[in-house]
Amino acid sequence: MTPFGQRLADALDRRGPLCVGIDPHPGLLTAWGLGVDVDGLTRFSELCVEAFGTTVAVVKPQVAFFEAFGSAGLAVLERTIAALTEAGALVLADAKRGDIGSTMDAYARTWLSDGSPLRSDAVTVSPYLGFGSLAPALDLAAGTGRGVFVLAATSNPEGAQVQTARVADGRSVAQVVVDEAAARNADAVGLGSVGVVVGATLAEAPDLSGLHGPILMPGVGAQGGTAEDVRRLAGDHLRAVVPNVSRDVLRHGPSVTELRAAVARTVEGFAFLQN
Ligand SMILES: O=c1ccn([C@@H]2O[C@H](COP(=O)(O)O)[C@@H](O)[C@H]2O)c(=O)[nH]1
Repeated sequence: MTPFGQRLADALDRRGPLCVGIDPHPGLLTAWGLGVDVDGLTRFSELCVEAFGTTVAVVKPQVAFFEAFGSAGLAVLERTIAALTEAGALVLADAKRGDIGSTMDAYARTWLSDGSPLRSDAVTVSPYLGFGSLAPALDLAAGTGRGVFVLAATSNPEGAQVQTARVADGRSVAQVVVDEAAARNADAVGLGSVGVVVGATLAEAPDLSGLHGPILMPGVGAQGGTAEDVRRLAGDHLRAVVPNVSRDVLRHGPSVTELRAAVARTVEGFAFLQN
């Protein structure tokens, strides 16, 4: 398969620079006139597929909201991933997995192997058991043409306690994560397949100049981040940035027309990323 980084660059060019989240919060299910149950989850997901599948470059199901419904919720997630893929969107499973290497291997197979029912184009991972513990996911992604987004500097205020701490050579923990991801992209042609997560809510981003990979920026809209924040944090790396918006688009549902209009307005607001 063509490497994820190249497929992502192509999708952003064709569909615009946006990742839309599928985050079926109980409050959103209710606001959409749906039950907070598996039927509601199913309908919510179907409407999202219809609204985003053929229009948005990257769709990011938040795995937690599906897991909350147990095995039936995971079955909905499987169908949602397959339908988004069929519609032509890249699927980023926001699972934030991270564990010792031998367990990481199982997480990697779940999200990144060709035969898995939950296979996605990319998955989010947490490096806080040590970046090296992510090797099974990074290796499998490289082998199957898939991608990995590593949490570096997250959008929540609590993240700074860990991520701005300094290591012995003076770099922040977030910077170490970015630099380790960069090393994984060293041989990439064009955009690499190992991305990082940098919150749009931050005052300052780590140095992204050596990354050569995608930068997912969640935190736009409901968490207070703006398009101007994305521009400021992206610096010279506009073409590598993929802003994520979830609730600020989803609040326009359940109308597919309204959801698509919200996407179009949001993409318009990020037009500067394509220049
Ligand atoms: O640093 C991070 C990493 C991931 N997220 C996820 O992105 C979406 C944001 O949702 P909004 O409704 O647009 O706030 C959500 O799934 C988070 O788990 C993040 O916000 N920050």
